[in-house]
Amino acid sequence: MTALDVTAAGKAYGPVAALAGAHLSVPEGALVAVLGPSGCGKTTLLRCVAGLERLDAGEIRVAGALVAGPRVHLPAHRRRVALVPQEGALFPHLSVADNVGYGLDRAARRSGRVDEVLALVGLADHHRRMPHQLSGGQQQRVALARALAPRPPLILLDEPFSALDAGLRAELRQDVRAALRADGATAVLVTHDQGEALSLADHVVVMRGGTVVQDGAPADVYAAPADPWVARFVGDAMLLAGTVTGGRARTAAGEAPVVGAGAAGDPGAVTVLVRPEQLRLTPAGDTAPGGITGRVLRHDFHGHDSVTVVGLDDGTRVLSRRLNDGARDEPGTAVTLRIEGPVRAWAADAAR
Ligand SMILES: Nc1ncnc2c1ncn2[C@@H]1O[C@H](COP(=O)(O)OP(=O)(O)OP(=O)(O)O)[C@@H](O)[C@H]1O
Repeated sequence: MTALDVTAAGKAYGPVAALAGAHLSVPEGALVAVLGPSGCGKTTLLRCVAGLERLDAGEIRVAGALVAGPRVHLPAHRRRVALVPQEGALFPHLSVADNVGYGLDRAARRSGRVDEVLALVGLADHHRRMPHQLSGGQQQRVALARALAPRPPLILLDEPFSALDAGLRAELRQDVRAALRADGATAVLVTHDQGEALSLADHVVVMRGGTVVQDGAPADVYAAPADPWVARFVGDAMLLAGTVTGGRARTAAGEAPVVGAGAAGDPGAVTVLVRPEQLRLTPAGDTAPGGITGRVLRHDFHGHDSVTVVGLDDGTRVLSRRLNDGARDEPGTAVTLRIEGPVRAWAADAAR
């Protein structure tokens, strides 16, 4: 069964179409990330699912039950959907245990469920604390425990890590994922952070302009983006002008086999996607066939990896990413580059 089905959802605020026919399907037990730039309608979608906004068109089903549709608008408290907001979800005058047990009936409170979910989020010893005695990360853990406690068919997470600093965010992400998994929960996470979406979710749903433009496993969305816009939004992307003949793309940075729609297309002008980790650099003078020469413009050290910016003879700038091996590519050094593995391509006039 699906935990959530959103069909052709529409919602306008005056002249602004925040949702313009959005579709979304979330299988039971999945963690789905809704990813998109600011203003694409993510929060509106979440608020419509939660019952905080009324749909203008389309319908929403939670665990098969119609909660929003033509002439149907179930109030939020009758939807069996839990919402974890960005911050400030806890009742300040209630202890951690009372916050978590708030929505539970007496039998459930006595069953040990509060202890169980607090243990799941790593706060087994914090029952008696008050919210102001907790760090921001701990408060978000309690908010998640409270959402999990009544075992709702669906949990919505609205950028739940955005108020935290980077180190804490990374740790909390993985703990939240583990807690959701351990409890068999189904969740939809809204984020504009592509790293967060790719590392956390089973499915990534990419939104643009109030609609869903792609839905798939993180690796598939990254490797086979629906269009150049998605390619750029999900990861670093070089979009190079090229031509395709015989299933191979030729670009200023070298040539490579083409996969996907572009592979079967007529010969002609294309836009080619090359990810920086696909561009291999070797020292200048490498005479193996297919090498393109360039000159190092910059070397950016990122700790676990580094990115070298290379200028080609025709003025094109390309990026090459590799794991750090301690070596530095000094600016001005001549290098040979090659594209490794297949690339995606779109007809140049269709590329955005
Ligand atoms: N209450 C409102 N009144 C008027 N316009 C609104 C309202 N809420 C959202 N909008 C508009 O609807 C569009 C979608 O907004 P929404 O908040 O859903 O986007 P978002 O993808 O969640 O963005 P962000 O990541 O910045 O939160 C935007 O153009 C926004 O300005």
